Amino acid sequence: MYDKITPPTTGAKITFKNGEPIVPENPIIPFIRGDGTGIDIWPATQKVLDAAIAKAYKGQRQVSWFKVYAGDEACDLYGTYQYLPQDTLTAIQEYGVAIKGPLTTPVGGGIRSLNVALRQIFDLYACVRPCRYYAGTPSPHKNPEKLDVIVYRENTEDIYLGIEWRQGSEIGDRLIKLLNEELIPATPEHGKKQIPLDAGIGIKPISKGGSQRLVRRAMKHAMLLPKQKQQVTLVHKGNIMKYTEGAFRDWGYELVTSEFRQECVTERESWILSNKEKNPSISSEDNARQIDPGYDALTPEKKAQIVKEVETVLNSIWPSHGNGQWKDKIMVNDRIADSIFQQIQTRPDEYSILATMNLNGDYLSDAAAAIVGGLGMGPGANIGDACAIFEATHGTAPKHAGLDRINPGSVILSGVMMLEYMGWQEAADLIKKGLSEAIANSQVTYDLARLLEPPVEPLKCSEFAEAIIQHFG
Ligand SMILES: NC(=O)C1=CN([C@@H]2O[C@H](COP(=O)(O)OP(=O)(O)OC[C@H]3O[C@@H](n4cnc5c(N)ncnc54)[C@H](OP(=O)(O)O)[C@@H]3O)[C@@H](O)[C@H]2O)C=CC1
Ligand SMILES: O=C(O)CCC(=O)C(=O)O
Ligand SMILES: [Mg+2]
Repeated sequence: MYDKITPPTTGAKITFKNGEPIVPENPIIPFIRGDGTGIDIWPATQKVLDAAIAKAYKGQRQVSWFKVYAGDEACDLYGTYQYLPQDTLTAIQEYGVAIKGPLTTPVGGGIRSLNVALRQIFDLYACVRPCRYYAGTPSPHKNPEKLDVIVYRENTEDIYLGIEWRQGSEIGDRLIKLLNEELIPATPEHGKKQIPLDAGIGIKPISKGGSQRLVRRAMKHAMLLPKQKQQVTLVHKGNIMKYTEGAFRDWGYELVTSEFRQECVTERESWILSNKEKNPSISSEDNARQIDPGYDALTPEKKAQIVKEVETVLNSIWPSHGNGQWKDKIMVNDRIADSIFQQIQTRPDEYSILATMNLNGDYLSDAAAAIVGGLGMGPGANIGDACAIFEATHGTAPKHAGLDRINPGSVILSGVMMLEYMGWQEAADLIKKGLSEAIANSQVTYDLARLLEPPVEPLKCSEFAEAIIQHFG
């Protein structure tokens, strides 16, 4: 079955039922060490995970780690250009849950991202990246503790599908000619637009199915959060990219108001309902005027549309959502992508789950991690219905590779997410406690040490792992 690797002789497979993992007491879990700083981070992470599991379950539970290869390490073992060997794919398919360090992707030419390939091969459609603050972490922000968001990023499509043509390539030129001469002129709304003949071309597919399954998962997650955090924000640049990003928003609202009708209220619905609650005799037109600030300048058709929206909301959900009942529902709103970047800084406590397309979520998760202390504190998970791969938000940080100085916090916290996903909450809690106390005691790696005032002597990557374990108590 395998060419160059051998699974552990003890342990059992994690299986899946209805999208949920069924975890034996001794699961076999494949891991990819990763390129660059993976060499430092993975051993530190494995040590912390094993120590927490041993302390929490006293031998009743343990992980049998299965080393599999990707990136540079895979080429060393399997040969030139063997970046993602079949052995690795077979192992992840077989064992269902895996964890990985970062993998290098060259800019411009060269191989396409192995990280993205793994998400696509295993249909890991939700990239879940929580950004929360651990007390004592230095931050460029005055109130980093106010940010507690989870970026829920669509993980399989958008421009990450990687369908693009190089400038000057034969097919790229043919595509531009076809667009310029046939398809654009046949689309009246595009007028006389033309694509420059010296352009590279990329395709950005956003599907209804892909968008809705992501939003569905985000909604199910929101239902598990404390009441005050039950909110899902659809992030998009739909004012500019109407049929991709705008459609993501529309499909999101369509999904939540059909599949989660009793559990949710949209922001606009909440305005309509509360206008009626404040003034029971308000006319539909005045209600429409209050929810749309530019109402009086709109065309008669647009005004009629908003009045109809008001009446539809009141006729359909007033009994289940009116008289303040909507305040107990999951709030679903949407924000334009550029605006959410400033909102998470200026009004961080107004947000909870941020449901995004692939590219926006990539940007936003780094930005949110920066607020709570940087990329060393940004964990993540790639989740599908029959597989999950846990990995940090950051990359290989090559300039720090092999120096035993990088912050392993994000991969350790990705391990915490994995333990929680497996239902091993006691071990997860021990690690969160250990990490919180290490940071609170200013026992931190270089990235956080340099931001502390006064600065402290940094711990090595391996020492930080030890400090976490010591603080298990
Ligand atoms: N999922 C994955 O495997 C990902 C892979 N990549 C790939 O990684 C490679 C390098 O990408 P790059 O753009 O440099 O981004 P990186 O995220 O690797 O690093 C950028 C900078 O972020 C800081 N940083 C990153 N990780 C940590 C950490 N664990 N602890 C503390 N600080 C950290 C460092 O800043 P400073 O030096 O200022 O301290 C580092 O130089 C690329 O090939 C890219 O494609 C990128 C993202 C995700
Ligand atoms: O795959 C890569 O190299 C980068 C991916 C990335 O930045 C991310 O998933 O956050
Ligand atoms: Mg990224």
